[in-house]
Parts: sequence; structure tokens; C-alpha cells
Amino acid sequence: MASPDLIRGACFLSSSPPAPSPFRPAPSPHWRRFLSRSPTPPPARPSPLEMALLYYTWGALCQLNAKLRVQQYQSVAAIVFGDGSSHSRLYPLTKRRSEGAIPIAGNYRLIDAVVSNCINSDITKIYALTQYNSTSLNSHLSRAYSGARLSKEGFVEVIAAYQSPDDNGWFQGTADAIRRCLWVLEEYPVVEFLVLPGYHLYKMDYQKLIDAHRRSKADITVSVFGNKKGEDLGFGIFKLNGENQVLEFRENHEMSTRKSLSVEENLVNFDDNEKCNFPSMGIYVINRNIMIKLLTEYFPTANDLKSELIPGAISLGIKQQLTQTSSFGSSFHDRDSPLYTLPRHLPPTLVTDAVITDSVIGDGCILSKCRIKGTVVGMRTRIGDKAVIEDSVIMGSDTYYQTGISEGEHTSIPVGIGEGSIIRKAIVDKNARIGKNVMIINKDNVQDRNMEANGYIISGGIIVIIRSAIIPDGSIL
Ligand SMILES: Nc1ncnc2c1ncn2[C@@H]1O[C@H](COP(=O)(O)OP(=O)(O)O[C@H]2O[C@H](CO)[C@@H](O)[C@H](O)[C@H]2O)[C@@H](O)[C@H]1O
Repeated sequence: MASPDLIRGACFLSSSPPAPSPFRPAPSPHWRRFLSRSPTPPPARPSPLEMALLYYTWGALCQLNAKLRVQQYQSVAAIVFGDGSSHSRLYPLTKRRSEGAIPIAGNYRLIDAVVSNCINSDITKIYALTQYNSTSLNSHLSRAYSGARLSKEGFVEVIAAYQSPDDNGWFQGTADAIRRCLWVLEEYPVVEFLVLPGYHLYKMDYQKLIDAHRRSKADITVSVFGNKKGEDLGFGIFKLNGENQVLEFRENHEMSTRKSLSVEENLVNFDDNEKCNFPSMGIYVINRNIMIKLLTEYFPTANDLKSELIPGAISLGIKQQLTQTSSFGSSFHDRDSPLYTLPRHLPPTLVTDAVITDSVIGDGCILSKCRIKGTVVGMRTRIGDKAVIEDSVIMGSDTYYQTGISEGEHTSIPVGIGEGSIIRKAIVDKNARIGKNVMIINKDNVQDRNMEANGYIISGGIIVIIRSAIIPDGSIL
């Protein structure tokens, strides 16, 4: 059944770190150290002309290296998925936005992590395929990545689900979405597609994945967790044979439909020998010609990548390589791989007599005499006197910067946290108006309850205040 040109050599799992890329620019030279290595000490002091030549040559080499490196990875296009389903585990944060648009760490959106990974890996042709609840995601992507940070040929192109004379209705799944966008994705003659879910928070150098893919001459390379913990979280599992070739892939269908995870129920076990099972990160490198053949010739009606195309490719004998990711940090202060987002030009946060510990504060906040501990405070948040916020996430305010009540507003409670309010172990979504002396503490220790009509839900014991909700003065939740 399989076409011979689709079947390549055996692919192996390698846990050793990839060889350093020859295209990585070398550290900048230090001429003194360079000279001190000279075999005949003491070294002759170089003339100004020699120094100039040395610097010139070194600079030219670095530039050439950087250019080659960029060219190499520009032959990859990233396909980042927005969201395709109304069943999100992060509801109600996804009531009005897709998962990738959820605000994180004060100033960012979740999708910034994946897009920044691409940019930092010199992959600057980025297609974002979005569908469900995509308004704020589309708006963020198109405003944040309008070209300034990308290379000359780089772009982030948002392709929202659309209808045409040939295609009716929504994207039916990830494979269907790619198939229907092939006419755009084929615009550049790239060699590989890097497929990425847009809702993951991690830092990863995709170059290593692509280098491993190219070295092994695989048709498809999948990224798996190096430790086995992912299994417990209900991830899809790749099963390998003794030679580390992919034998089978099993997706946990429970995962995409349930709102909260329960460890026992989500265990997927292929094999008693757990060494064979590797949790999938949902990240794939697929050769462009293989992707096109799979979508148009072999499985022209398949809708889903993970449950139809990948298992289908395995059944065809298309060789798949696995690369392990054993650790991936997510420092926001890494100068070499920054996290990008929309520049908003907000004023610095104003803190007046507040006590803040172990917290992250976004831009443009006004924090009065409050106490904040173990909390993420999103941009444009206003917190009143004597408020106490602990172990919480306050997402801030969206588009406008409110310090008082404007004319025509239907409530006298301003956006932000009112004086004397206490919030513990809660998430307050954007534009929420928390009145004065409110207590959001889950006083009855409820685990799960839907109180949407009152502006909140409780999920896993955490109170989540819904976007733009109004919690009146003196409320105790
Ligand atoms: N029609 C559509 N239009 C636009 N976007 C759509 C879409 N249908 C789905 N998406 C989005 O595409 C991304 C990938 O979704 P999948 O359903 O393929 O895998 P999922 O993310 O559930 O699990 C994957 O990631 C986990 C790790 O988190 C792995 O364990 C698992 O095996 C792997 O499949 C998600 O962001 C999803 O919202």
C-alpha cells in the first residue's frame, strides 16, 4: 500500500544532546586572550591595522554564520493551531477567547510562548490557523507580530476558518484545517512544516528538533517528553519497539473533551514495559511533500492529525523519529530567547505604600496601600487601599485605563479590586469589577460549582471570576 518513496531508513530515538550547530555564531573574540595563546610569549602587540583586520574578519564571519543559520531555518514554516473546540479544560477563561489568547504573566498571552520559540529558533514563516472563539487571538497576533521583529521574509499570517465555493463550514479538525489552507501554505517552497499547538507554555529551541529530523532523514519527527510524567496527565502516547522505532500511537480521547483532569482516569497504558511508552508533546516536524501526499493522496478525507493522519502514516510504514525533551524552562528573563508580545506603551506601575512579595506585576497598574503575595497582577490593574491578594491571578484590564467611573456606566464599581477586599487562591479574569470589602476565599471549601449567573465558577476548589463580571460590595464567596 505504501509508496516506496515514502519509506525511508530506520529511525532511532536518541537521548544524547544534538551536536552543536555549525551555524551557531561563535562567542565574540577577545584579542588579548587570543594573543596570549600564541606559542612565543610574550606576544607581539598587534598594530592598529592588524587589530582592525582581525575585527573586520571576525565580524564578517559572524555575519556569514548568522545569515546561513537564518537561511537554513527559513526553509521551515510553522503551523500554529489556535483552537478548534468549545470543550476547553480552561473554561471559563475560554468563554470569550481561545486558549492561546489567555493572558499570562502580567503582560503576555499564552500563544506568545510558541511564537517567541519560533522567532528565537529563526523560524519566521508562521501560519496561525484559528477557528473557535478566535477574535482576541486573531487581533493579538496581527497586532503583536506585524513584522517588526521578524526577518525580512518573516511573517505571522493568521488564517481564520473561512468558507469558499469549494469548502463549506468549519475546519473539521487539524488535518482538515491544514488541507484547506494548503493553497496558502504552499506559497513558499519550504522543506518542512513544524506543527505546533498554540496553547502550550514552554521554552524550546526548535532548531534542535529540526536538526535531529534532518540528521535522521525521517519523514515525520515527533517530540516526546523525556520523563514519563506526561502519561499521568492523559497525553497521547507513542509506543516504540526495542530499536526505538514508532510502532503505534494512541491518543487519549478523554483529554480533549474533559474540563478537568483526573489522574487515574486518564492513564493510557500500552505496555507493561513502561520504557516503551513516551508521552507526546503534540509537536511534529513533517516533510512538506509527505504532508501533501498524506492529506491529498493517502487520507484525503481524514480530519484529524493526531487520531487519523499520524496513526495512518504509521500504518503506511512512514518512518517516524522521536526526539526527547527532558527539560524546558520558561524563564521570562532570558536575554538570548526573549518572550515577545504586543508592545503597549503603558506607563510603569505605580505602587503607593503597598507590600508586595513573590509576585509578578504587569505594566500600567495602580497599587495603593494593599498587600500582595504569590500573585500575578496583569496590566492596568487597579487595587484599592487595604486589599489583600494572595496566591491568585488577577488578569487586569483590557483596553482602557480606568481610575474612576465614567459617565453612562451601568455600575458604580470601577474595573479592578475595591478597597478592603480579600482574594485568596482565585483567578480574576479581565475587566472584572470587584467591589469594596469583598471576600473571595471559597469560604465553604466547595470543589466544583457553576455560578456563572453570579459572575463566577468554582473549579477544583479555585474560584474563577468571569471576564467583566461585577461582584458587589461586601460579597463573600
Ligand atoms: N479545527 C481546528 N481548527 C483550529 N485549531 C484546531 C482545530 N482542531 C484542533 N485545533 C487546535 O489544534 C491544537 C492541537 O489539537 P489536537 O486536538 O490535535 O491535540 P491536543 O492539543 O488535544 O493534544 C496534543 O497535545 C498533547 C500535549 O499537550 C499531546 O499529548 C497529544 O498527543 C497531542 O495530540 C490545539 O490547540 C487545538 O485547540
